[in-house]
Amino acid sequence: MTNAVVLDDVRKSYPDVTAVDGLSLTVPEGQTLALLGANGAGKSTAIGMLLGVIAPDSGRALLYGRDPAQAVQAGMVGAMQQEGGTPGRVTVKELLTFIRATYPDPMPFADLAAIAQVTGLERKRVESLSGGQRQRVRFAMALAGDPGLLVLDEPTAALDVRARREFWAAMRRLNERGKTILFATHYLEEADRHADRIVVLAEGRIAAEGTGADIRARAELAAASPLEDAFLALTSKGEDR
Ligand SMILES: Nc1ncnc2c1ncn2[C@@H]1O[C@H](COP(=O)(O)OP(=O)(O)OP(=O)(O)O)[C@@H](O)[C@H]1O
Repeated sequence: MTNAVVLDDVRKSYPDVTAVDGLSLTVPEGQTLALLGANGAGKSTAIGMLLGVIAPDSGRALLYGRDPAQAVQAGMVGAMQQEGGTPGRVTVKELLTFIRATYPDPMPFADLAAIAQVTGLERKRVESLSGGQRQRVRFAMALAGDPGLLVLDEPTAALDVRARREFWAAMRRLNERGKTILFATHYLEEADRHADRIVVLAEGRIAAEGTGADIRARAELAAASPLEDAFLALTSKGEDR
């Protein structure tokens, strides 16, 4: 089976901090992987490296066996980064039509609008949308090329309860169509319910990985305990551990 993502001992330091400290991670095609970690744990930096946006100091990232920038350019990867902007004055329809046209085999517009929940917003200018609506447009931008791999940094952060539920239903359908999904979240129950595998980062390294049950066991907690308890135990610093 092909691996959609390989991170091989990647490291990235900034003057004040080592953001990612020797991270190795392989995501096989078709898997849904959740990346958890406290603020500053290195999730966005790891995602930036796997998308080819941040150059690692050492180690390497491969997407489908290729250089990440090449895989992104070929439309194999759709990404939604945390601070991704959206152009303001165009309508949703104009924006998504333009983005679809840049890919060799884009997702049909109606499918895209339905999956990303932007149906009914097509004629609105992007600048007039609410934060959650804009987030759905950003999700549609990530999906436009019908990529095999979706990389989503906190995809549900601004979504209301209904939009969040519909987002996960859409992700399930995409996963059933064989897509590989890697998402970072602070909502632990989302990871527990929707990911095949969870990776917990702490200080740029993997603190635990596996299913929700594996993570609880690693923290020596009962199977019925909240994942949040395991998360806090595994990511607490120094004397707490
Ligand atoms: N461009 C940068 N310059 C300097 N330091 C940075 C830069 N980007 C990230 N860092 C630092 O690297 C560490 C990891 O940051 P990163 O954004 O990867 O964490 P995160 O897990 O995504 O956090 P959050 O949950 O808050 O989004 C933090 O200490 C952060 O301050």
